[in-house]
Amino acid sequence: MIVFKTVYTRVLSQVTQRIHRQFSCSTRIMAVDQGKLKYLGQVEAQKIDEELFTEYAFSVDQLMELAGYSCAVAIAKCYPVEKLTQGNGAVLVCCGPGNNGGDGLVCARHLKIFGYNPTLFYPKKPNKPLFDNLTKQCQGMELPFLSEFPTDVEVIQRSYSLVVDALFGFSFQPPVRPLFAGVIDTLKKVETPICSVDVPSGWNVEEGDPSGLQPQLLISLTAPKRCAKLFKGRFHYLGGRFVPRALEHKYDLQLPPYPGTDCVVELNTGKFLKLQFGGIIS
Ligand SMILES: NC(=O)C1=CN([C@@H]2O[C@H](COP(=O)(O)OP(=O)(O)OC[C@H]3O[C@@H](n4cnc5c(N)ncnc54)[C@H](O)[C@@H]3O)[C@@H](O)[C@H]2O)[C@H](O)CC1
Ligand SMILES: [K+]
Repeated sequence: MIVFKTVYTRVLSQVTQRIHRQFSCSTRIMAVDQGKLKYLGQVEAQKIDEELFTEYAFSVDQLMELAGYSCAVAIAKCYPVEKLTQGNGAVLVCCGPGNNGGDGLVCARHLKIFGYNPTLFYPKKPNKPLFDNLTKQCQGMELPFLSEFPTDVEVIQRSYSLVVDALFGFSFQPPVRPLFAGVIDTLKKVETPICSVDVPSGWNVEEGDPSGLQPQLLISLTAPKRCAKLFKGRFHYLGGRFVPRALEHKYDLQLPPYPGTDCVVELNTGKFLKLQFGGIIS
């Protein structure tokens, strides 16, 4: 029995490595088991964020660029532009009033560079140079901004292949206030796949929201938040590959290894591939 198990494991391992070599871009094979990962509470996520700025001297612009870039890369892996049918790769990017919204602006800019056709909805820009600049960069790259959110679900479904949800991240405190409540209610009804940045907007960061938005792709940044345990979509990616080792150890984040030079890693939702070699396939 032991011999059989060893041979079986070895053969399976060789097959996996072979598939991996042949399809080095295959994200499914690169998925890692989420079992050991730490899921952050709201305060802990904010503390880590704060420490990156104070102890490690990063600027918000730097981390936002990396965060937004990783979101665009994860989107491109899951929804290659040539496969999108609506509006020539049209993507509606909805940005909120905080840094999650900033990630959305960066993501939109990179999606444009990757050949997508993003349109922004950004109704509440903070009066700070960072957000002024991000907005100007998008305008300079001819990304249109909607003055009003389309309330007609059909219009969204017909016009866009994807929706990026960058409304609220780890600082959100439910319930959603009026300006954004209508937007989230509409997004709950659309069938267009939704890609949520860091946290599905409107969800309690720790407890989620079973009747809330149900994204198809979630890109957790730095480390997944506790609500990500309740994510039921197709793709879960981790991005924001900027955490120093010491900080990772201090908070016992147990981050998975990122493949090669990639800025994102797919986390195994357990629904598609259940191969376990000490938890990690890389
Ligand atoms: N270390 C990292 O992982 C980094 C992550 N980044 C991204 O930043 C967000 C967190 O940003 P923060 O500005 O702290 O908060 P939010 O964007 O989540 O939202 C704050 C914003 O929302 C308003 N607000 C809060 N609750 C409500 C409500 N119920 N109704 C309406 N409005 C609400 C609040 O007033 C603020 O204006 C993180 O998730 C990542 O996406 C960084 O980009 C880089 C580092
Ligand atoms: K979000």
